[in-house]
Amino acid sequence: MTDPLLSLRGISKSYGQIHANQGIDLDVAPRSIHAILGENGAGKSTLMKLIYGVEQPDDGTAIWEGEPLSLASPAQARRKGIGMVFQHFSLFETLTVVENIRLVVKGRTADLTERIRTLGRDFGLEVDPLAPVHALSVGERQRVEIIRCLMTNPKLLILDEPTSVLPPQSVDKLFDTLRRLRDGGVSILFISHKLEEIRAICDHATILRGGRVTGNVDPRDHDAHDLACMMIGRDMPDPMPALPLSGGEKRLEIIGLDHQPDDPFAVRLSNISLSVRAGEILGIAGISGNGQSELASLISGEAVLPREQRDRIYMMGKDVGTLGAAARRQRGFAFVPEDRLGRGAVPEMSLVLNSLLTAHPLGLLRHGLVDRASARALTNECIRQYDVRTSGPEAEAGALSGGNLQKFIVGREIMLSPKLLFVAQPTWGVDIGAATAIRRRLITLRNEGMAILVISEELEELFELCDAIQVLHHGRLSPPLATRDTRPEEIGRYMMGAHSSPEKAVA
Ligand SMILES: Nc1ncnc2c1ncn2[C@@H]1O[C@H](COP(=O)(O)OP(=O)(O)OP(=O)(O)O)[C@@H](O)[C@H]1O
Repeated sequence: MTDPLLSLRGISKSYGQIHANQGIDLDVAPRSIHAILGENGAGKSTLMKLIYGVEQPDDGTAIWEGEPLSLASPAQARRKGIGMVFQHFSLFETLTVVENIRLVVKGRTADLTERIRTLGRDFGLEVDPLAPVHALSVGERQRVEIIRCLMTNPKLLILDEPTSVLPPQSVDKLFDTLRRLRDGGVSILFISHKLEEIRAICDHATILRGGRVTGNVDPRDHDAHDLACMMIGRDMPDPMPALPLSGGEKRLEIIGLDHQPDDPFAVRLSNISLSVRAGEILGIAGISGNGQSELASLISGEAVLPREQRDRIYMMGKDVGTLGAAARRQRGFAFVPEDRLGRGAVPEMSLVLNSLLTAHPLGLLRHGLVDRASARALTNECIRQYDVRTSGPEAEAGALSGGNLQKFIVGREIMLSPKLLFVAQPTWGVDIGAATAIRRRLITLRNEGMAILVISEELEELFELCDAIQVLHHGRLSPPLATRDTRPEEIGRYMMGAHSSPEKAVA
């Protein structure tokens, strides 16, 4: 066998009582695409941070190209030829794309701008180099992270869930890119919860469970179900059947909404109409950056309509377009935003305090003071019901693994028992076992009469969950398509900008 590019032996890392990595051995071969598989909290991101020098191991050794490797910082890792794209973004929001890239890649702004455009075109990672990062959607930000990393010409590229917010077409392009990089001599460490993707692109897979290596396999020799069982150490739950539509009352209605946000880089919304009834799940499909975040802020109440725009957004039969988020929540609305750190949760605060942020109306305040015992009980219940792996309710939200924080936020909002629940990217970064559990839960709630609106870039997820799907493209919404009569390719056509053939539209 050829010598490995990177060899780890006996790597361990603990955070207080939590043993995130324990005695990890890992060999990454040259020219290989190597998957790291594991449930939420298994220790994947921690291991990658150790390799990239963000964190230092408590124990163990690393060999890089035959020489001992000790990394004190990401800058040192980059000098050795190790690049990483993070699950959580590391971009400065107030700078433009090219300004962010200049912080890491040397060169004149004009040359870098041109290289960003060329790389974007070649690899399906298009993004405007001059746009400020705060105006970009989550998907676009991820593209910037990947481009920035490719521009440092790494020998080992670490990708922590790179495809979680990419549309199917871009995933194919990204995979072509990764194969080309591999054939050109780059090794890639690839973390993903999408087992079919791992089977499609990876030549090795290392499985982690509870911070230890539990297996090394060739993923092409196993089907996705096998891999999932190895990861979670037990069999998978079955999906939940949806009952036929109940045709309840309209809990959300948007009528001919036109909106031009103040931000010049934001997407203008044109003539948006949709409705969600009690006992129904409506899905909004589309590639991020087509108006999803603009529509989400208008529905959540983070952005409100000017006073003269009446009769555009109704919740539970009331015109709410000019009301803020809190007033909408009081009417029985709950919301899970797509970025969990920042808007979904405050990373420096404990889970108990994060519960209070939205759940305080559930009897958690007494005489204007926080009832800590009830807040703790509620948080514990959320941790239990949603299988949030954490040291306990006092853990800081920022210390949870990405998928576990997502489970916590989704759980917290569902526990409010809203009449209308709006979830953006419900299972983003959540492992396959927990994703199935969240989807089953949403379908149960729908069967019990909740109205649910889901924005997701994962078509498979929308097909599993929704009664009807509408596609957002360039700020316009397609007619609703009944999921049972629609094929994914038809949705795909709308995602690419095809126009309506309303015969399949739901009445
Ligand atoms: N800075 C930190 N402080 C305390 N605990 C941490 C910290 N970072 C990670 N952990 C804990 O270490 C364990 C492993 O987390 P890690 O992020 O490596 O998991 P993961 O496999 O990448 O999960 P996911 O798929 O959800 O991203 C988790 O229990 C997590 O809560």
